[in-house]
Amino acid sequence: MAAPIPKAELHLHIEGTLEPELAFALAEGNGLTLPFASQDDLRAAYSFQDLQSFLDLYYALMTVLRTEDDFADLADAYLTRAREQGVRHAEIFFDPQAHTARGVPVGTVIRGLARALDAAPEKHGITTRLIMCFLRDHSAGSALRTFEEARPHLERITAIGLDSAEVGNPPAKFREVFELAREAGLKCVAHAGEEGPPANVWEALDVLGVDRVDHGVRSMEDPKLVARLAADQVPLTVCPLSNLRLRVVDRLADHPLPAMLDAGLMVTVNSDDPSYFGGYAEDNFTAVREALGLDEETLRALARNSFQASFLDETTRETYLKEVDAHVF
Ligand code: HPA
Ligand SMILES: [Zn+2]
Repeated sequence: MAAPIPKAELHLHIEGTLEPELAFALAEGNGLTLPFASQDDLRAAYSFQDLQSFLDLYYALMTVLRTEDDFADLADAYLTRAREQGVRHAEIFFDPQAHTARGVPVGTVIRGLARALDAAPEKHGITTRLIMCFLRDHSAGSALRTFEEARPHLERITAIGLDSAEVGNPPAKFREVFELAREAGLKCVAHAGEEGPPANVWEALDVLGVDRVDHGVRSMEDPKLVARLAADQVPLTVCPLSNLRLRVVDRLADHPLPAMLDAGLMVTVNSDDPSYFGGYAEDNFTAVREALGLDEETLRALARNSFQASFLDETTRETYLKEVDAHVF
């Protein structure tokens, strides 16, 4: 098999990389019992109706993450798989409130993740950034308190994000914490237009001032929004296998990715929660190539976009872009 094309992963929830094998090992190490008899039993629960049915399992399973070592092990396991899939740079989301709500301090989470990420250039040949996400189905006050708890660790954080249940929790609810983050010199991203309407994408752009939109696929329902996203070349971190598993699309062949590319949008392809959605970065590239008939130059353009849309410094970005251009399929 040819080597996978070099790429950046820009939409990846580290808690969504928790594979059943590691979940059971961490449960045992922490003296916890999972409500599943076996790894196969757990995998059988990976059949989702929508975003919420996935989130219920996602939050339940991540309770096995307790110690700094657990977070380091989780990130190291992801980086090992990512490298096999051609990932050269990963901008990694984590959900601090999902851990602090269980009594795990934010410092434990960040120190554990940072330990694995610091070793990644040498150990895995991958550069990384960390993106701290707020849970939009929690209050704006909770996001503000979490931001203040994380303040001593902000040198480890590149950006803030917004995730969890989109419908009923529009971006504007979080205006204040996004203002604080920008004042602190952080970049801003937000999930919008996954299950929620195009109005959420407008709000993410105009109220939160995001640098990228995560998902954004429902933007295609609003021609004015498409024109805006194209004119400003706002990056969209699209996650095809996630969209399939969470029933944002019925079949991969119906995915709007080709229409998004035709509209001149700055689209990237990512894996979201690969343990749950059936594929890591290259698996998503392969799935769209097969289902949508994308040719090699389109795949190369998607790989180029992933570095263009990243928060990398210019020198490193150029180095990676040369690797993409030199790739032989
Ligand atoms: O796909 C997602 N959407 C919203 N929140 C999430 N948290 C993890 N994955 C997701
Ligand atoms: Zn996501």
